[in-house]
Amino acid sequence: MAEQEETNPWGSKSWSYLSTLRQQSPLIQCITNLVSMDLMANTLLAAGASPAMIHSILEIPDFTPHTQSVLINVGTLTPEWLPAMKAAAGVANQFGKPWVLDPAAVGASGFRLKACLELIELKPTVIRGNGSEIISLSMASIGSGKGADSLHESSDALEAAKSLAKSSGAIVAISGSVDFVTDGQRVVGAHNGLPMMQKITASGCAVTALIAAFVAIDPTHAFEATASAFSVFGLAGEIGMGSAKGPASLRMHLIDSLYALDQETVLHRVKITSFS
Ligand SMILES: Nc1ncnc2c1ncn2[C@@H]1O[C@H](COP(=O)(O)OP(=O)(O)O)[C@@H](O)[C@H]1O
Ligand SMILES: Cc1ncsc1CCOP(=O)(O)O
Ligand SMILES: [Mg+2]
Repeated sequence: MAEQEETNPWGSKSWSYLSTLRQQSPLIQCITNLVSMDLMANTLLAAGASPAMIHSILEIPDFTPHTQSVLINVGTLTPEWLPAMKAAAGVANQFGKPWVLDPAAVGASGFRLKACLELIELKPTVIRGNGSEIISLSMASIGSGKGADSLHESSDALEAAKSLAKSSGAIVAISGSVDFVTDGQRVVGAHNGLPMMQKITASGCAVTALIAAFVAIDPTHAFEATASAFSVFGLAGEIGMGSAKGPASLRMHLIDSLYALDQETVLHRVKITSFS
């Protein structure tokens, strides 16, 4: 697959998403796993969004209509949570709000796979997983990952992602050394980030939430919003690593760097290329 370098229109696009996010501070409802809640909420706050970890089915009719987007992550799924996830996706659809699915550890069990396939029937705007998760979803089969971690490179999942995008109508995003985004036809890769980010639990969950926030800014351009969110998060990691000693301090410095990202840095250091 040939890679085409672009002179960086993505830098200004990414800055536009981030600066608008800071101005508008959209409300993002997160129905997410128990591991990720803290990092996810702090990532969204540092980026400028307003997170709310509200997941009771009793609250969805009142609350979800007031959100700008919804994030659904199945990382610690139980049968009790699934109806709330489906209800929130349904309300988001009813009110014309985007919603984003993170199929965390989808290959772990038939229960989780079936739940994710049912959620995909409810038309997520974006699906973001690691390589193994996207392969599991696309093949509708379990066993391809290692719990929440990937056994695949993101590039291994590219054809699976295209196929999933075509069958679901969602933008499909694969995280990894290169973060790929596809609508089934177009493919771009975001190159920012560093391997140490895999050593922070819920970093994948956090970037999916950032995608939900960027998509809230411009729901009609979910492809561009997704690629931009990947790059901005990766760039915050790169800058944070300059002050970090390991995963724990990287977690802290990544959040600080996301909060402090300025226009010049985003314009010059975002690296997104087209693959065709
Ligand atoms: N090898 C790598 N090089 C650079 N960045 C990476 C690498 N692996 C993962 N990342 C980044 O780490 C974050 C989490 O991705 P990943 O570990 O693939 O998700 P998950 O936690 O869902 O498995 C993403 O922002 C991704 O870009
Ligand atoms: C460790 C773990 N177990 C179930 S969900 C979860 C968090 C995984 O988060 P991420 O996939 O973003 O690292
Ligand atoms: Mg991870």
